[in-house]
Amino acid sequence: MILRSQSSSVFTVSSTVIDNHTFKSHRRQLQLLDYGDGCGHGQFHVRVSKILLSTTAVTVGSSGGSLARRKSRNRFINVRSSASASDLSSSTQSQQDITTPGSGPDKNEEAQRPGPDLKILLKRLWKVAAPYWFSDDKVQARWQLAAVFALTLGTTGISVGFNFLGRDFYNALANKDQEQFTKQLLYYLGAFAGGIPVFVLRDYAKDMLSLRWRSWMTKHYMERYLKDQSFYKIQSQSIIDNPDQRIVDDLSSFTGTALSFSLALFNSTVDLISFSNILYGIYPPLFVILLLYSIGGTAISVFLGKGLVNLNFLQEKKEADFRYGLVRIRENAESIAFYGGEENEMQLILQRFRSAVENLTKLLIASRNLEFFTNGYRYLIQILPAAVVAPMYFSGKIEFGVINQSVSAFNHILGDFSIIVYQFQAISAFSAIIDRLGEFDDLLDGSAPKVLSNISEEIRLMYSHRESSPLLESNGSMAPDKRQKLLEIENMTLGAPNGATLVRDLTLIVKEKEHLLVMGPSGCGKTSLLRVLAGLWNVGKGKITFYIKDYPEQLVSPNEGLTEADTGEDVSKENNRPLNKNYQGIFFLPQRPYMVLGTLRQQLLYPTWAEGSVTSAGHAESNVFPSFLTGALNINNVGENPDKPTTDDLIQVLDKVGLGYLLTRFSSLDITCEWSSVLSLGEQQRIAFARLLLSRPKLVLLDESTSALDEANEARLYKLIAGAGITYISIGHRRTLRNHHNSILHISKLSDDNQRNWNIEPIMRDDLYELSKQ
Ligand SMILES: Nc1ncnc2c1ncn2[C@@H]1O[C@H](COP(=O)(O)OP(=O)(O)OP(=O)(O)O)[C@@H](O)[C@H]1O
Repeated sequence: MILRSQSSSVFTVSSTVIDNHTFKSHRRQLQLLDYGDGCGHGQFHVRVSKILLSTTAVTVGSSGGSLARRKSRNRFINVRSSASASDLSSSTQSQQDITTPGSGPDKNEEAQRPGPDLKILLKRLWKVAAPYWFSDDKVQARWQLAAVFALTLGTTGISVGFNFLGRDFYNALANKDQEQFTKQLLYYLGAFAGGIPVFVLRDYAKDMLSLRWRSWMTKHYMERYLKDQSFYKIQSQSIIDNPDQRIVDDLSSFTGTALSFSLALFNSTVDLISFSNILYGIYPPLFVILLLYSIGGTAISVFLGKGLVNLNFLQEKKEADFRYGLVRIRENAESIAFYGGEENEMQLILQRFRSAVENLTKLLIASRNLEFFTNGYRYLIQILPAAVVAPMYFSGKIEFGVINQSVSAFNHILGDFSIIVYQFQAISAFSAIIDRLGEFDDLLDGSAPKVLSNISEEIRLMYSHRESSPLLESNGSMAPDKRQKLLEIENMTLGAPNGATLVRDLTLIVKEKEHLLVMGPSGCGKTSLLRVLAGLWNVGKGKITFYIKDYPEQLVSPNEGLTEADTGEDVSKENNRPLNKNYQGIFFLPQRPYMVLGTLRQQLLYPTWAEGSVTSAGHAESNVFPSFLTGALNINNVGENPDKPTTDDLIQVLDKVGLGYLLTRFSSLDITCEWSSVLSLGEQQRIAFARLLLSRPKLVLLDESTSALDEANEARLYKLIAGAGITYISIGHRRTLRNHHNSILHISKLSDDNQRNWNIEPIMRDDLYELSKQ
């Protein structure tokens, strides 16, 4: 809030300042105090940080200087908070070693970005802000908002009261009326005691509402970000920069600033009505001059500051890029240390930091230019009310206290009319946030111009019930050719996102226990084949059908199209992966082992079951979280599977994959470590097989999942999954893999002759069928 003193004696409290929030949103609750004598002697700003800077008043200076420093501090805080937020970023970025979105060459970025359009900005503001107020939490939200507005109204009433108190106080002083003076002094003290709690409660209620709003929005954005692999598409196609920063920082700033700004507007309106009466009553022409002055000032400041929105947008991006660079050093510490790449890293990170500093420099220059005007605007007129009203005092028409009252009312009205001039920098920063969130929102809704998939023809991915039980031979064994179909690929031509064809016209069927090995030179498209099977890519044409019967019926929504046999629906159009794939009996093990942030138990349960999620009793009991934050995100129904493995199951599976010693080493399943650092790559690959054995899918697709293991361990793991009745399709280069598979799909580099570039060859080994039967 701003505590504004007009004259050394009259103490009034005015509207919440918008950029105050920017400080708070970074968890450094700074308070902006704005003292001024209101008589043309200049105003002074004193900033006090309640938390970070609790022991010292940081900046005391004239308004012009302090405004510039405020901006600079604001930016500085952004940079510092970037580093502190790295934990959050790291969880979203995981360990993927892929290009940073938006981290490409950013020369002339300013020129490339179209300037903000007010209509689009307002549309985006509504689109981003409105959903919460119509959500399940709307009743609570609207009540809290009403309370905040009521308290704000109270603060304006108190301000008006102070204005009259000030008048009487000065009249008593001028009249040398000691009795009246003492009385007014006591009134003053009483008014302080009664008024201050209202201001404190208003700020508290506002901050609590802002937190609630932010919590809801964070969940809302997270759900859409993690749904339908949007996070993957955004990252792999570099569609927008730094989604993590938008969720963490921008949402926090948005909710706080939107509330502060609405309150400031409301407060200004009420303030304007209250003080206009006072000033108009004293001298009407003064009011008219003030009105014209404010309109002119607003128009000039909009003209001078129009470049600031763009610069603020870029500043957000550049600081997030810088932070992401540091997160990547932490995530890839060992690789960098092995390479001895410190010097290169230093250069790369410094380049990002320089880019942020360069932009900030431009931002500061633009702010400085604007502030030349803003400060001139602010001070030029300070002397006017006293100068205009003084002759009336000299002629005895008004009392001395009225001069003071008119100065106070004048400053209030000036502040109210000049909200755009005074807050232009904060408004431009807010506009940049609206722009960034709106862009993100459009993308998650699929209404962005850069849609996540813009290919006219795509590979159709379908899920179907399995056919009825296969026929048994007379001896009770299954005839190989009568086995259940699990996967069918029909005339599929697979392309990379850049349009290059990788595999042409592939047709194959994988039946139960017919383990398929996919081989081919590096870069021919083996992993891409898995990507398309997982629904991550759909570039190309053709059809893929998974025949899976054993998913829990209750988890299948009629619209989610899993029952193609019944409905003939193609799920790929609406939802590539309607449910967690594990429930469909399909499991993918990626090339890079992935360790989640958490305990050993969580590693093993991932991704089929959740452990220690927000649904856990500890959190649910607490009243601190709004009810919408308790409860799983309900994206993949993780954690709802009733067959959750017990501790004994987990210990057994660790033993099976040869990791029993981890329990001795870490003493418990519930120990938390940076698992990707403390486990070897081979151990991480064995953890992945443990997950597989616990989930027991029908079909698993393995991408070089034993590449870091010795042959004995590789054989042991394949034997285990075959023994568990899991059919597998593996990608790999090693010859020993042939021992564990029935046939090989060879993919070769594509030639120009339009011929298919694959062939399937059976693996002739007498003991192979015996192995899969075990
Ligand atoms: N996101 C992407 N955008 C464009 N092209 C890509 C993308 N990802 C991979 N590619 C390209 O697609 C081709 C096939 O990649 P893929 O990962 O399938 O190869 P691979 O056969 O699995 O190779 P390896 O054996 O080396 O793992 C490569 O030329 C690769 O550069």
